[in-house]
Amino acid sequence: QFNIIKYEDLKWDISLGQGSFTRIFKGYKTDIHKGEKQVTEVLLKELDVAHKNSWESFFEAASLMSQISHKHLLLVYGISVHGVKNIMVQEFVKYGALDLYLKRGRSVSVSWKLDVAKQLASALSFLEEKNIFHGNICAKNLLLAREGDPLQGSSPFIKLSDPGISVAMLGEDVILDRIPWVAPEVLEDPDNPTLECDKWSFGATVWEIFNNGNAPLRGWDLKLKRQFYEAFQQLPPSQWTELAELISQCMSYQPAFRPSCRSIIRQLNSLITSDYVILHATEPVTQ
Ligand SMILES: N#Cc1ccc(Nc2nc(N)cc(-n3cnc(CCO)c3)n2)cc1
Repeated sequence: QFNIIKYEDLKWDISLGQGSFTRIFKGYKTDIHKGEKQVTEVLLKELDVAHKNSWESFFEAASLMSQISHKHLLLVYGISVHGVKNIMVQEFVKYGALDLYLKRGRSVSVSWKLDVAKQLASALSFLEEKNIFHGNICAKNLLLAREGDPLQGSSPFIKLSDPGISVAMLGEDVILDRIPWVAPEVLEDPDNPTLECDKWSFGATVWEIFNNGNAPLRGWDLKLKRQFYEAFQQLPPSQWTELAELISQCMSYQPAFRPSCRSIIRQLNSLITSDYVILHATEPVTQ
């Protein structure tokens, strides 16, 4: 279900940090195209050797992304296995993870943030149509392909990354640490996630985008995080009531109460046209 890339055709460049249980590098892959050598810039995602027995789940995530194609879904070129090394070869997305981009203090406008939220909602709607569960929607897994420039009025462009190893494979502590992105019902039954779980994560991700990439419940330990769900708590609401309303609808503890993707997109569209956007063209960056 995806192509195997020869290890010899890959070249590693600088390390770019790590995801969960993976290390990422900038790299290059060489193809022979019509007798011509063609070098493509790629992102090499290596599964930690300690988790090599999760390789099926790691590649399962890759194959999910390569079976369907959508403008806001990351392109996965294929996989490569070399000894104990399991490598996913992805398109290199120019500006990297959105959470880091926002934390770097780029002051972006409210309409920039809404545009990104809408693109994520359309990716989610596409996955819903295909009845595909993602399972790891968060700002860290949104990759920025185009910055967008307010002066030229060009808008940002994001791509949703692969979900990585499924939480069910990773055990309770990892699930707890993913509070508040992981839906509460996943804690009860991690083996049967539903599409509604992705809507909860969408709510938490929109909260991140409007909080300049700062993680919600940052620094909370696993005990406190578990209590957050046990007490049916909600994230601190935005002072923009309509936005806070959308986020809390998505983060309903009752999965059935979460809005459909169509409703999410409709609500985002009405937020985009509201006068709040004009009044708050560029929020002062509050770190
Ligand atoms: N400075 C810088 C810089 C860093 C990275 C990229 N590009 C890129 N392309 C991808 N396909 C995936 C990622 N990526 C980033 N963090 C994760 C882990 C969480 O998913 C994945 N980054 C571009 C610029």
